[in-house]
Amino acid sequence: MASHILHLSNIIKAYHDTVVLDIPSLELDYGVYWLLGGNGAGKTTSMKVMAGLIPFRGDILLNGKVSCNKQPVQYRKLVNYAEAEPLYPGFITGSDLVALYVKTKGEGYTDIQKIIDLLGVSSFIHQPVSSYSSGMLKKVSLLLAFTGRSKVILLDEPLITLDTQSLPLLYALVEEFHQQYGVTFCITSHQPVTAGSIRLEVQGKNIVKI
Ligand SMILES: Nc1ncnc2c1ncn2[C@@H]1O[C@H](COP(=O)(O)OP(=O)(O)OP(=O)(O)O)[C@@H](O)[C@H]1O
Repeated sequence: MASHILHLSNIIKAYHDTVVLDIPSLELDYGVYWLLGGNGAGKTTSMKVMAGLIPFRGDILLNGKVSCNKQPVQYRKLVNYAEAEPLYPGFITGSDLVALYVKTKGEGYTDIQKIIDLLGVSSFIHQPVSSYSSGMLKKVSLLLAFTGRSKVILLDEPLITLDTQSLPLLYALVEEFHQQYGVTFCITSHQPVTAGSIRLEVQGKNIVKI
């Protein structure tokens, strides 16, 4: 039987003494998932846990073999994450960030310049990020999530701050990476999502398929 792309087991995430996530088991197979939930429900925390960026109890297995807790470097190379509200040192440029990610993540599925052009980032990528608007910053962080050859891309609130022209471009990129390169996506949103997508919801402290 094929392994799940992500299998979360016995996840407990607490901030100080307050448990915010308690996920006994969640299996994500190849797909494009939308994670829904109200303010403070735990979407960002779930994304950071799935990205292997914050400590938690339990474990996540990628493709049935790469453990988030036991092989964190290998795991993080295969799971990319774009933050809801990205923060970078102000003096660094978008090009510096792309160079760093390309060096760290290795060869991508597609030429990164194509994605830079598609998202309309070329005109400001050489400027320091302190000069970016929040939408420009968002585009750069989304661009970085498409570097390397990850199996999973997690996008936290990609729709906020993006202009309306950019939304179909992002959807097309998600579709291309999913269909052509076999990438599984988990995307958080407060907005109603497109028909046919797989929906997850934070209910209580658990994540369930709805
Ligand atoms: N660093 C932190 N320290 C303490 N508590 C935190 C921290 N980050 C998040 N929380 C708490 O964890 C809970 C879940 O927060 P989280 O940011 O994951 O929610 P969210 O669903 O992404 O919310 P929103 O839709 O408003 O962005 C909230 O009660 C929040 O107060």
